[in-house]
Amino acid sequence: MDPAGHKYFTVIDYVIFGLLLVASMSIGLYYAFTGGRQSTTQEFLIADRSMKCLPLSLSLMATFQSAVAIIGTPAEVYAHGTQYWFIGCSYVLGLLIPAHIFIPLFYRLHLTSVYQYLELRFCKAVRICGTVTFIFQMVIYMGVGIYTPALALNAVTGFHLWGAVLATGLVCTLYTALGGLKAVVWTDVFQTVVMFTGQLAVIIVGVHQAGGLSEAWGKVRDGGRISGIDLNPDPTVRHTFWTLAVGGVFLMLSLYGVNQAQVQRYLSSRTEREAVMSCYMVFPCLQLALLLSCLMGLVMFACYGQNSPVEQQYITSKDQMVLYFVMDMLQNFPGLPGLFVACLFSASLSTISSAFNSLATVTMVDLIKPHYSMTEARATLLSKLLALSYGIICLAMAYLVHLMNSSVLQAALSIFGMIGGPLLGLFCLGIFFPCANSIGAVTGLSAGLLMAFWVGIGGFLTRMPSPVIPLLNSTITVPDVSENITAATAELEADRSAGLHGFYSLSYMWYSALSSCTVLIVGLIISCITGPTKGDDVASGTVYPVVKTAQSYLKPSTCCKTTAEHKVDGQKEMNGTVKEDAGSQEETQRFLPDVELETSV
Ligand SMILES: CC(C)(CO)[C@@H](O)C(=O)NCCC(=O)O
Ligand code: NA
Repeated sequence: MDPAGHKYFTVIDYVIFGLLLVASMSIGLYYAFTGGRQSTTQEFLIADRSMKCLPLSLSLMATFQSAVAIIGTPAEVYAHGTQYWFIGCSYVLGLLIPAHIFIPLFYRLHLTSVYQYLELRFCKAVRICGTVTFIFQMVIYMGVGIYTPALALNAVTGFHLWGAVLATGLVCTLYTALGGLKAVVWTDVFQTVVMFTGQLAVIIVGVHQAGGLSEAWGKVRDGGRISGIDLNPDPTVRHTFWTLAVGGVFLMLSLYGVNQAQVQRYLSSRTEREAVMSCYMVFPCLQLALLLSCLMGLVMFACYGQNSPVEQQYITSKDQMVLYFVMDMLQNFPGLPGLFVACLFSASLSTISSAFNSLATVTMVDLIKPHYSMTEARATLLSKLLALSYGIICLAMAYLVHLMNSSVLQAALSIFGMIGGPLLGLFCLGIFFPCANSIGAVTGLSAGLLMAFWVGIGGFLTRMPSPVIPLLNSTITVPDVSENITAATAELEADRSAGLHGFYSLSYMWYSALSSCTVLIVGLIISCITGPTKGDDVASGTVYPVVKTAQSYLKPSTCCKTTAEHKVDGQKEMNGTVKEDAGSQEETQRFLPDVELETSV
């Protein structure tokens, strides 16, 4: 350690970190020179629709699991206890709904970009609005993703901030631009393994340092870090069971249901069944990731107790804590700090590469291809250049994020809610409401975005840095202290619930639900006013027959059918081939077997 408090890497740490970059790069090069050598957009953007479910599921998890989650979650658990863990409950519905509604619908339409759906269901203008909103979301998120690990590394080890940003940005841009989606998915698989290994190693050594398992458990329990289930219905409380488990479902749907980065993976799958399976397999992967990051927070608490290195002023922000902990506790384990830093950067590389690839896809498929005709070779070259340009934009965004300052986990999840939420609403409007029209869709999307930014920015400006629960937690019996806290909290609550303040203090975990519901409500009202779409005019296969499906499961006559028969029935109905009680809204879908669009990208 030097006088500035920096802890240094040893040679072996540098070697491990370097190996990560070299290995990722090699995977990119491998896919640049094998298979179809990335000579078609079909291969570059959608991996020839040949992926299997195991790599896809790891890649699906890796996409939205960046260094933000790896350092943000433990910091959250250290400061506020394990309440955040309840977000794991939202994974159930948050993955079942995509698996059984969104994936079959998108897969059967044979899309390349999920925004093609919007043109099929509404019109070109809605598609472009959706695409632009998505680009906006991912570009900001990318900035947070690449900057976060570099900043932590810089703060704790003095490693050059922009050196780290540039090195990772360059490597990532290169393997994405050379190897296409295949390289992105397979580097994700490799990086996920590094990620889990790094976390696991630190947790094991951390428990050892804290004096063993029972000692560590005693410390976190006595420190009040094991949170009971908080059933407070108040939507302004940041983390309760409801904000996390119910608000979280909307967040998960916006990410795993309609986000291009994820949908592209489902679409690149060999069969629809494998796409659905991969979505199922994300569940255990996500739970494991959540478990490891929450445990890391608890282990940190077991080691530091109430004396957080932030309070001791070794570091300046909660987000630097995990890396500080690693460098501080694992000094005598050469290689472990390097492994953890590799874990951190793995998490971010896998996120940024997915972002580059999905951004290149939508820019090509939704914005360029429909307007300019070009040869396949030229389109492929252009797609690669696009991936490269987004790499440069990402570096610029990192600089912008550098100028902001906020808890990274909350910042990332707020972006998902504020921009991803309205997009979720837009897709749900099209899928579940056959009467919705294009004017309703565009107005709804704008209203949802406005609502999200109003509450998001209002909240950001009025909220003092989120009130940190004093480290002396409720389970500790210091009566006068907890009384004071209760009084202060009550005052704060009273302040909050008044008028606009009440609105602004809405928990960020509800942003996604609020903005997607706004899109639905405004979209439906405007559609009704301007003349709802008639059932006959809705393109086949673009709406999900909610009533019909529910009926098919409830109909007594189907009870004695085998499950297999049942499934066939459900599929027929989704394709609109079964026409029993004519007149119901779903019946109006016409039967168009294989919808062939200009999707042959
Ligand atoms: C998006 C979820 C909630 C999905 O588990 C999680 O991976 C997470 O908290 N991500 C934070 C954002 C990030 O890691 O970039
Ligand atoms: Na990632």
